[in-house]
Amino acid sequence: MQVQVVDYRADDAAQKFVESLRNTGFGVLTNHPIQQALVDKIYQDWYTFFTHEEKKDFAFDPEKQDGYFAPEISETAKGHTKKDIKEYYHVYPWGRIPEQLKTDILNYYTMASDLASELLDWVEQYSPPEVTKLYSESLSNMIMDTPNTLLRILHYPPLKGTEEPGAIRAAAHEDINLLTILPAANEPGLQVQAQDGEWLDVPADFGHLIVNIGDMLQEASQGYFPSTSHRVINPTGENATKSRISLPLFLHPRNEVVLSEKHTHASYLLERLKELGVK
Ligand SMILES: O=C(O)CCC(=O)C(=O)O
Ligand SMILES: [Fe+2]
Repeated sequence: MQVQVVDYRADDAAQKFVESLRNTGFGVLTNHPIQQALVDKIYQDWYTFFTHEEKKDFAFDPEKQDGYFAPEISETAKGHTKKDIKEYYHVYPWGRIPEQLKTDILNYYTMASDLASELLDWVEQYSPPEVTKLYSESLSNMIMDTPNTLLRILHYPPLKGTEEPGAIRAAAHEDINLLTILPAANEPGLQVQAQDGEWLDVPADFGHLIVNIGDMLQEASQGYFPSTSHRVINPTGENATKSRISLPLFLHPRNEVVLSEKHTHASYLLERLKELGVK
């Protein structure tokens, strides 16, 4: 198992990329259209936001799920008992966003959503016919004009040494949504689990864009595309004193989109959020 690093501009990019998603649940792109300068600016500006008390004015709305999730209430991954060591902010274009951060983050949201739509077309193009026929509509159509796609800005604070034993930055989990895209974070730590159980570092050099399959695409493809377990491990040595910022965009279909015989988007999401303890 090897997560492939694929040049977005290569002639065989779509095929190579989808092959990697199929084999590992992950694919990594270089030379993609998202500007690194914008990503860096977002990392810096949101880091500043997380260091200020103002964040508490944006405490998340349990109904709508937009806003700031403090470390005390942040997720406990499915099947785990310890909370992740992280805080985060959920951006939706219709939701609350600190005024000074609005322009860049919405700009990023649009650019990343557009790229994601193209990547869903790649996935569809290289799905075998018996899998394509399972899709209730084209994959990129499922996210067209959706209000549900979520941009999460994550801050993993420096470790203090007082963390609960066994707690890590992000415990092993699978993503709930269709597809996730995230630029390489400013610090390492992201790992994916291979079929033999081994944990492998996801290639995350400066400028890489990481893409992974979520449970909803696994559900819609009846398992052809695997939603693989991943985690963010704790830094050691000097790196323990550093914050880590990351920026996953979770692509979610419109509420009424049919994923499978059992589930629409809305019914699936509700089930999973209850398991996470945030609903
Ligand atoms: O921070 C990262 O690199 C990954 C975060 C993640 O997997 C998640 O929030 O679902
Ligand atoms: Fe994840």
